[in-house]
Amino acid sequence: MDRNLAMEAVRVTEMAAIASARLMGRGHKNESDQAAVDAMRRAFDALQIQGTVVIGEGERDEAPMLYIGEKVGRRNPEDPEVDIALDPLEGTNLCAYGRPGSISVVAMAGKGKLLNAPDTYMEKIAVGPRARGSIDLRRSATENLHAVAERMKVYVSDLTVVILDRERHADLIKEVRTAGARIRLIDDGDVAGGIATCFEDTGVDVLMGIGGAPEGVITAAAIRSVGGDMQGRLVPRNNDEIARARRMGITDISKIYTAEELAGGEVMFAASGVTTGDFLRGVRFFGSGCETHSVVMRSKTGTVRFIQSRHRFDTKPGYNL
Ligand SMILES: O=P(O)(O)OC[C@H]1O[C@](O)(COP(=O)(O)O)[C@@H](O)[C@@H]1O
Repeated sequence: MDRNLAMEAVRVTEMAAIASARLMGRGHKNESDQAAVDAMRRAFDALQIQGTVVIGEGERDEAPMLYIGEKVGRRNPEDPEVDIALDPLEGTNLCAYGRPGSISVVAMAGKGKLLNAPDTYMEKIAVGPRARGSIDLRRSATENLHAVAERMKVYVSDLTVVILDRERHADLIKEVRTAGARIRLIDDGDVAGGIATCFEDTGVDVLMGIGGAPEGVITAAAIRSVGGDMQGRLVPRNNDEIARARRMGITDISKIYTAEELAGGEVMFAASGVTTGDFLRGVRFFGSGCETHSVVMRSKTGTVRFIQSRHRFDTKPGYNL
């Protein structure tokens, strides 16, 4: 995958972040999400790729734009063919209520390298590069925390675990507390929670718990780009979801996926902050323009670039959404 592509892809997340951040705090999650989708879809037209959305806004009949299977990009014959996992606004409620941690994300990989994850839940465990190789979803949370602590050469009580604040996690939270680790409960946004494990200055070491499966693939793409580690296992809620997973080619529903199986080969990842979070600042508007903060990463080199961009509304009226 061309190295410049990563730098181009960030324009797509910047546009989506600006559009949704405009509507921050209005209390309408669908409105912010739609703004992000529209802006991202438009921005894709300028990207020199022949892209296919693999993880997107839903099935074709549910989502008019950025649906699974939609072809995006400039699509000239010389443009590379890539599969895309995207979420124009990850953490729609966070943006709608002005809470921290909503981001706009795009991941790209070679054809067939991203898992066609159905829209169901996934149990996840993710860690940064220092704990790589120490996690195993077949083990209990306690065993995993001890293995992670040992690999990182710290005490379990030094670890901070990010968990979505959900009723379904009551037992997990109890177990992590008993094991002695610290917990950061988040309202939404386990993609950002998972990525945070890869940046030491966030103070986050482990992501645990059940969140969206499509979000799991996006998280894996990010984590692979920086050399962290992740595992995921589908948790369908009912027979319909099992049937949907089978239709999407998944035969073993209880399989534990490695990060490589979720997002394989050479992977590229870009994200822009919508509201300020652990590793990205949110969009700031100043009348004549705005500033975005983004991260771009590629698995091939492991290079992580933080990009602070100033956008002018007078020269680029398209940004002034
Ligand atoms: O809210 P649920 O059903 O627990 O689902 C958890 C999923 O929802 C999110 O918190 C937010 O998803 P949206 O951006 O689609 O609202 C994800 O980060 C997470 O994977």
